[in-house]
Amino acid sequence: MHGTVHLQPSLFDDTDRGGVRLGPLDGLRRQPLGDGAWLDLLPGWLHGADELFEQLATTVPWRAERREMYERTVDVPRLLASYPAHAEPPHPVLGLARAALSDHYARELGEPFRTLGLCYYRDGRDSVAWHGDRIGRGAREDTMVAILSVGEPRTLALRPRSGGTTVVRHPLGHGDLVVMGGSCQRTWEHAIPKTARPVGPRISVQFRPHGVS
Ligand SMILES: O=C(O)CCC(=O)C(=O)O
Ligand SMILES: [Fe+2]
Repeated sequence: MHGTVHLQPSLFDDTDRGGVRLGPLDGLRRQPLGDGAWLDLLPGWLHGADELFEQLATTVPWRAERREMYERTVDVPRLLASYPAHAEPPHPVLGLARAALSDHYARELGEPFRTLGLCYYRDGRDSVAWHGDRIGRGAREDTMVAILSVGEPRTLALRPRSGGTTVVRHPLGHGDLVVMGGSCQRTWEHAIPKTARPVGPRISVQFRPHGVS
């Protein structure tokens, strides 16, 4: 009898979220990149990633942006959405993910993850060019940016800002988690390169502390 009572909440939780749920974070593995930068990787952290992809694709108010570049206005090659710290995330599991990441990295990061940024790569022509998340504190301080990926895998590429030919590549999709940490935003650059391969759509969710963008 007791057992049945105790099981109820988690059963309800699973039905409520339609089987979209997070696994434990203890499988995270760290890859040192050099220059004080590192990556933490956990393939398949989120279960039910296809369902979350569908829900985000259809319910998030996606923005198509245009930017000035070399005296021309060009389309930003991906769709965007952002949720400041006080905004309700677009799916409850993303609030749980932010809480779990904040808890896991509390000592090392010293502050919680707060904002959510979402990118929607519709096909292989969508991309993000080489950059660091250096508009805010990431340009001066060690910090972390955690990224949860759903939909079809796309390659996250990283290279040192100091130059050379090193490129680190990780295909990310279907519920994979990557955390860029240490000096990664100021000593390394990252990109989602365009690809001529036929690829399905991918959505990434970035979790950042206050003042990092
Ligand atoms: O989609 C990704 O995984 C990376 C996105 C990114 O680097 C950014 O939005 O700053
Ligand atoms: Fe970035």
